[in-house]
Amino acid sequence: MSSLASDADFWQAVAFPLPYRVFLLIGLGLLGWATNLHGLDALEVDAVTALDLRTDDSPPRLPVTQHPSGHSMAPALIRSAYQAFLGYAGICIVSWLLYVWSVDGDPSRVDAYGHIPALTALFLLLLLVCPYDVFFKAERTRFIHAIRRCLFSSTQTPILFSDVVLADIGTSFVKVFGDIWLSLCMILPGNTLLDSPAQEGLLKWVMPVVLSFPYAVRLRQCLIEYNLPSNESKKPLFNAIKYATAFPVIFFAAAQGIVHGEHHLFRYWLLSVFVNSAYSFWWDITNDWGLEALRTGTEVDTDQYASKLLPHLRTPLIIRPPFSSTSTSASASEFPSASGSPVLSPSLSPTRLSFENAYPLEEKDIPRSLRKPYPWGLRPILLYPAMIYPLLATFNLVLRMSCPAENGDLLLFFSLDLRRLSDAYYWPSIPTPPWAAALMDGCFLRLLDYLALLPLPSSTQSTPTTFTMKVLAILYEGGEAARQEPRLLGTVQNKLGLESYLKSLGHELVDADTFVYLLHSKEGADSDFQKHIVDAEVLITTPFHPGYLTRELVEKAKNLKLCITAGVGSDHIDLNAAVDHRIQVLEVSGSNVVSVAEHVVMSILLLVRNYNPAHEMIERGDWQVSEIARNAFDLEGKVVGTIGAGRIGYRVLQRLKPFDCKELLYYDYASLPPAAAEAVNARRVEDLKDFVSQCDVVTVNCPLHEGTRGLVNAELLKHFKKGAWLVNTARGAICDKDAVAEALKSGQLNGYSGDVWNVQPAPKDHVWRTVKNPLGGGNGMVPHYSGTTLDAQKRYADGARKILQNYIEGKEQDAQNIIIGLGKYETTAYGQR
Ligand SMILES: NC(=O)c1ccc[n+]([C@@H]2O[C@H](COP(=O)([O-])OP(=O)(O)OC[C@H]3O[C@@H](n4cnc5c(N)ncnc54)[C@H](O)[C@@H]3O)[C@@H](O)[C@H]2O)c1
Repeated sequence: MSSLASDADFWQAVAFPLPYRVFLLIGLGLLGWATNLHGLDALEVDAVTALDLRTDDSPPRLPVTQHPSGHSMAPALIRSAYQAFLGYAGICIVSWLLYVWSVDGDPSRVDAYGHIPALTALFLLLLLVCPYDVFFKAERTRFIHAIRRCLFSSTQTPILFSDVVLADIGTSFVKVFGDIWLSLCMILPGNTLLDSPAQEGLLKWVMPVVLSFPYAVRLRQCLIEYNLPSNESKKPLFNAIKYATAFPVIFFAAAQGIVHGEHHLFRYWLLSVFVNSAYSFWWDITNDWGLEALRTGTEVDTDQYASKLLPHLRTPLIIRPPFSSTSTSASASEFPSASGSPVLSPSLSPTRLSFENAYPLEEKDIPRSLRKPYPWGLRPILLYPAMIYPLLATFNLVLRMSCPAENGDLLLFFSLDLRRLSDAYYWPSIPTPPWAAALMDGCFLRLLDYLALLPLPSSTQSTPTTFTMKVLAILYEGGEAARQEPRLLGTVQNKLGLESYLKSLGHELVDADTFVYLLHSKEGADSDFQKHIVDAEVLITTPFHPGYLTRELVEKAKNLKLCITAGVGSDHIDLNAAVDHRIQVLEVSGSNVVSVAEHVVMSILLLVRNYNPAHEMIERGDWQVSEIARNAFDLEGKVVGTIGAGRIGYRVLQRLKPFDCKELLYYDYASLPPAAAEAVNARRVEDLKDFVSQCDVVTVNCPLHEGTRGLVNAELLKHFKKGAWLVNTARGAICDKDAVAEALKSGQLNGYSGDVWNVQPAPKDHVWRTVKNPLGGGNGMVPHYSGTTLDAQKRYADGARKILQNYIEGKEQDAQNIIIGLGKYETTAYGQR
């Protein structure tokens, strides 16, 4: 029955059959993961960020890197990794003890109790995919996400660093995949746990396919990297060839099982092993280890070294020298590394310099993960004596030549795995002897090498290689309309068109569990907005479905650096709180001003001409012209005035000019340039009461701030001409809700129209929805949409993306978009200060 070679093998198969050996290797992998995270943290390497290990929705056990408290998240993550290992080990050990106790050393009972490891495997698998919040849900979810990304990522999307590492770990565990397949076969009825089942017919090819799978995943990643339009390097192609050379080794080995006796296939296999091993060895030494940069001690030419190893690490934010507001150049001595040894900063790009000049930076303005001169705490130089490296190279050569891709010998597999574990996990946490440390240093360079391999979304100098910030976007649910009309960009469905941009950075806009959130639940303590604002770095909102960022929330948002208003009007942000907390606020100035100006002119006309009651009459089936005409007028000959003569106010005046109004007036603390005022023939009135008392029509076009909140109140309305019309498309809270309703009801106002409300969405019973003048007309209210026509949406979505992009790339922002710079107002539109 058994072809087992020795008694030792036989008793191993009885007491420790293959499924348990697989459990053991997976457990070692988990432990290696935990210890390596631990070691990286001890060395101040920010693995949490580098490997994208954040689980933003997770409980405090595993929060994001940039915790609001400013503390590193690594300890929590490391604890979770150890705990997950202990939990896993506990399950496996209990299962194994039960198995050993049941079998009691009797080979004839082995298969009778084969269901114990089988059920254990099933239980572990169900635990991995369990949707309930038990057993490290956040970590499990992220792991599954990462696997999904590894297997199904788009060919247009740059590969994440973490996915490269995960897939590479897959190639280290290739034998484990094979053993999983064998274990599956062994526990099937008719087979035995004591021996590998015979693989007949097509089944013979399953094993090589399984073994090839991890190589195929890495090969695909390399080809994606190579084919990205932004890639200019041949390196991903050469790396792809390395993985491709593994397939002949695996398949020739499998083919030998089919033929009998001496066969020339053996020679092909040997050749493929040599090619695979030699090529992998060459690759390790020249690329993964970066040994061409090897120098000793003081002879290290850091300039040359940096240009070789850090060519792609040029995210301006990442390589920003620490906390310098004035730096124009950098030398090796200026920026001490985490370890205190000198490192140099790559030369600074002009865009970055101008950004820093525009926004002098202080330490707290820079995300913690980016405050070090090199990303994630990594060092750019070899730290061990040069003589270590030839030894390492020899060691690598021996292992490479003795462990071709398909090698099935368990002992060699273990040594291979040790090498691969050290290779893939970079550092152990325990103090290591010098040779081991040197080995790790080689691996450490490999990490740098990985970083250099990361594809850039575009070929520009300042394109980032990492994007670790959390962006919170509050958009509204667009329903069926948004699904049918992709130009409805301000909706959750169409995501402000940000998706393709963020994908080009390797990130997805999703509702949960990654860097970027899209939300529509925005009110109340339980809202997603309140939950996620605590660690967001960027907040994107629109005025149409505003996320109200109060001072209280600003104080909770410890990581917030930038608020982007996709549109015009940032009053939903507590701007003074933003100043106090050095949060920048930018909007897409001018993006929808024409849209609003057109709406204002339309609203003036429909009120003055008594349009809405006329249309309602027609819908009702009535026809009584006198009912309408008694309150219908011409705009010609009327006095029209705007409160606020900025971009919108001025465009309203321009559009009104051909109507031959009696006079166009404006009230604004900033006077129009004489030529501009003359062009529209507008006269400035400096006193507000005086101004409204002269107007037949008043239109409000100023921002909402402490100087304009409730500006049009009962007192001011008394000074309006009796029967004047009021149009407000600026902000609902500029007009006192009840005072306006009363004025309309009483006839002091003949009409009120606009699209903005003091709370949005407006409650169903909001008085402005239904209030009428004494003649049953005069209401032109609509939902907030004047500035969100499809044309406007395109402009403000493009503008919002540009602001985000500038921020990520460290480029200068368009000055006209900046409402709040670092710690101060950059515009006078939000009140005189
Ligand atoms: N309904 C919509 O869809 C929509 C769309 C865009 C903008 N808006 C609103 O319109 C406002 C104006 O937009 P804009 O692009 O013309 O802005 P803008 O900055 O170009 O102009 C605002 C003008 O208001 C003036 N102003 C400020 N406070 C004032 C006060 N107390 N009294 C008189 N004038 C004052 C400023 O001096 C400035 O000239 C925005 O802040 C926003 O609230 C609404």
